[in-house]
Amino acid sequence: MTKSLLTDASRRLDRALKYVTISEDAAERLKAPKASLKVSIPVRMDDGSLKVFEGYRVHFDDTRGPTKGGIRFHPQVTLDEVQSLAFWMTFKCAALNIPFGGAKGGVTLNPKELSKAELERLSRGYIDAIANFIGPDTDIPAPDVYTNPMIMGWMMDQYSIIRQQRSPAVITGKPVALGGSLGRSTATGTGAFYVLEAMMEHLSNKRSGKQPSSPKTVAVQGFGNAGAVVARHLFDAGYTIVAVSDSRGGIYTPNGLDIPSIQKFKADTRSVKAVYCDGSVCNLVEHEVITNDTLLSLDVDILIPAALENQITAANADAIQARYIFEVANGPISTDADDILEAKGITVFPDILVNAGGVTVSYFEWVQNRSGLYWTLDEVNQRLKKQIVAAADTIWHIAQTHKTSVRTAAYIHALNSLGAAMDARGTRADYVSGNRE
Ligand SMILES: NC(=O)C1=CN([C@@H]2O[C@H](COP(=O)(O)OP(=O)(O)OC[C@H]3O[C@@H](n4cnc5c(N)ncnc54)[C@H](OP(=O)(O)O)[C@@H]3O)[C@@H](O)[C@H]2O)C=CC1
Ligand SMILES: O=C(O)CCC(=O)C(=O)O
Repeated sequence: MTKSLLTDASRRLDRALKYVTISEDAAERLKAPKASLKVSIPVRMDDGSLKVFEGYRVHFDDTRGPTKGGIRFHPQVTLDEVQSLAFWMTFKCAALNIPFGGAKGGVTLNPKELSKAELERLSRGYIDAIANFIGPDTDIPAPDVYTNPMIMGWMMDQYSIIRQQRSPAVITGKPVALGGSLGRSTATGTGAFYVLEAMMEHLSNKRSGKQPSSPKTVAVQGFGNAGAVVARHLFDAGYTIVAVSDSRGGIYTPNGLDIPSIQKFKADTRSVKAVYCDGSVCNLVEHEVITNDTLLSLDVDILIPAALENQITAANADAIQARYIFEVANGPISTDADDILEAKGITVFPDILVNAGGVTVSYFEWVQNRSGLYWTLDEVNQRLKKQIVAAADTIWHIAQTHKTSVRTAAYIHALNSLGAAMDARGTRADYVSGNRE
């Protein structure tokens, strides 16, 4: 039987609980989602037929504020996956000191098989189904895998129609023309780059003169909103990106790929695998076509999984050769694999810190929508850098003080904040529904 993703995710919590003094009641409440909604979404297809899609929205915990988290459109979406993603959002917002709880949503489908009109009907139908479960003060969705600003725009519009009131703050990651924040579309990759640079500085301060110089070679799995942007930042900063991939496989060259050309090629052809490339249009250097499995096990300094969960498990962890892994995807490494990687001396920088740039700028978007004052791109990026580097520094110091993995340190940091909020509100353990005096 395959292990539940949420059960595995909770093991990270158990490890961190040993280092914090939060009440048993508070810890118990963090083991299961507060509410899970499952909906059916009927959609009229272009050929006149009706298809019913399954969707979910999960609120994991709202102690620290309204719940927050993206919406995923993907064929592998399940309730267990959405609950795990909502669990991670709870700890991510706490680790970044963002005044939100954790949520996530998803619809089980392959959006690449729908026309634009079908996708719009599906997106509006999903909002019809979850409208009473979301709101600017209760639960605020955003984009995730295979959703984008256009879809967020349709969703915001549908919610505003239902409420008969313009409601930009109900959803973030909107097009800028509809109140979206400058910098949100690149925030996840940009935030990951800020964390990586901060951690490289900590590592180099720790290194003695005899140890190898700064890491330079990088492999990136997933070339979407998150992966392509972090690859581009690293390329611009002088790192050698030896491999990238998408759902159809990857490309590799020890000399380093030209990331701007690949971004262009990917936009034109939807693939990073350039089978044909006219030199005047696209300057790809000679490369080898590789599988995603091969990419993960390349001998590189830095590996960046930026696609889906469970890419590195007990089945392939032994084959991983990277020195450092930065989790831009949510949940790309299982807990068993964590232990194998640690024993091999590989340092993992966890998702709830590394990919938190997205939700940080989503928070900024919500603040801008509510205040009606809009910030420049520079202001957004400066605030993002300040907030995410502060979290990275704190987490690094916790890891050094307690001699834990960076992941456990991130959970300790988040738990301190969650525990304080829960204790301040009261755990409500003695209140049982229907049992009022
Ligand atoms: N968007 C955001 O703001 C945030 C995203 N994240 C996380 O980052 C990860 C990526 O999300 P995002 O970039 O937004 O999503 P996108 O939809 O923009 O891109 C996903 C990328 O992953 C690739 N991919 C899909 N399946 C596989 C696979 N089996 N093997 C290799 N590559 C695959 C896709 O390939 P193809 O292009 O061929 O379809 C695409 O390049 C997710 O884990 C997400 O939860 C985390 C925080 C915020
Ligand atoms: O931007 C947001 O609100 C959420 C982003 C997200 O889904 C994530 O961080 O995994």
